[in-house]
Amino acid sequence: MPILEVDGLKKSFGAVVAVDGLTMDVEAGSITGMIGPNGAGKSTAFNLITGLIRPDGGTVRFRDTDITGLESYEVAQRGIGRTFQHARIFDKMTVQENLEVVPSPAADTAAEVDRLLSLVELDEHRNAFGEELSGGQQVLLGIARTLMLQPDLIMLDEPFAGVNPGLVSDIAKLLRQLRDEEEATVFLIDHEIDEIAALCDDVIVMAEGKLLVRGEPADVRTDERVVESYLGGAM
Ligand SMILES: Nc1ncnc2c1ncn2[C@@H]1O[C@H](COP(=O)(O)OP(=O)(O)OP(=O)(O)O)[C@@H](O)[C@H]1O
Repeated sequence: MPILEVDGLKKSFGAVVAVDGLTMDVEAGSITGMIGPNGAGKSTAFNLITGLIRPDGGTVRFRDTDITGLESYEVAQRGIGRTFQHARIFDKMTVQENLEVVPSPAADTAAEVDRLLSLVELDEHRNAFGEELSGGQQVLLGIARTLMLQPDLIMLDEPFAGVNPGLVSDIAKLLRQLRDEEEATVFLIDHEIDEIAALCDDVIVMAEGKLLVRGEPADVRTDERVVESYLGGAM
């Protein structure tokens, strides 16, 4: 059953058509990856789904409810959390404070902070300032901040970008835990087809603002149209 359904989504910036009739869905309980060449419209699609920008056309449905054009805080309240390409954390606050300032619906906020610090394995760093963390640890903190909102769908924009290989596997492990133990659905943008193939149940390939190919990683990797995009060196 899809948790997220996008139909005919469109967005132009002046003469640039960034998203050009995107139709796709994300299966509940999956880890779904979105890949595509630079400028394919991936981040714009994320921004449209999460209410950062308004579409020119098309619809977004979340858990069978139309959420097209809602403000981003309303989208978050409905249960969609997201992270950004550059982790949005407070440099001058401690790791713990970074979580405490998120308006969480959890009944016991302090307990939820402890639980999430342990989940992302940052409990030892709880008193460190945001700016003292490595890039990968900042990504984990950004994910934990999003999890404070208790989303059913978590959308991550390039969570592995600039992260060292050790932490890449920690982040991948965390995303699997969210799917397997917290019944969350994970939808992420990535550039690395190998990374995405190892992690995802479903892969959506975007090109020129549209869905090019969608399927299981093994099928997508060998799809001629995808191979062509890669040989083009664009991804
Ligand atoms: N705010 C904006 N103003 C003008 N043009 C924009 C804006 N945002 C995106 N674009 C353009 O829309 C197109 C799609 O960009 P987008 O960032 O969504 O692609 P992407 O697939 O996420 O690329 P990347 O992998 O490089 O992040 C690009 O041509 C980009 O320059």
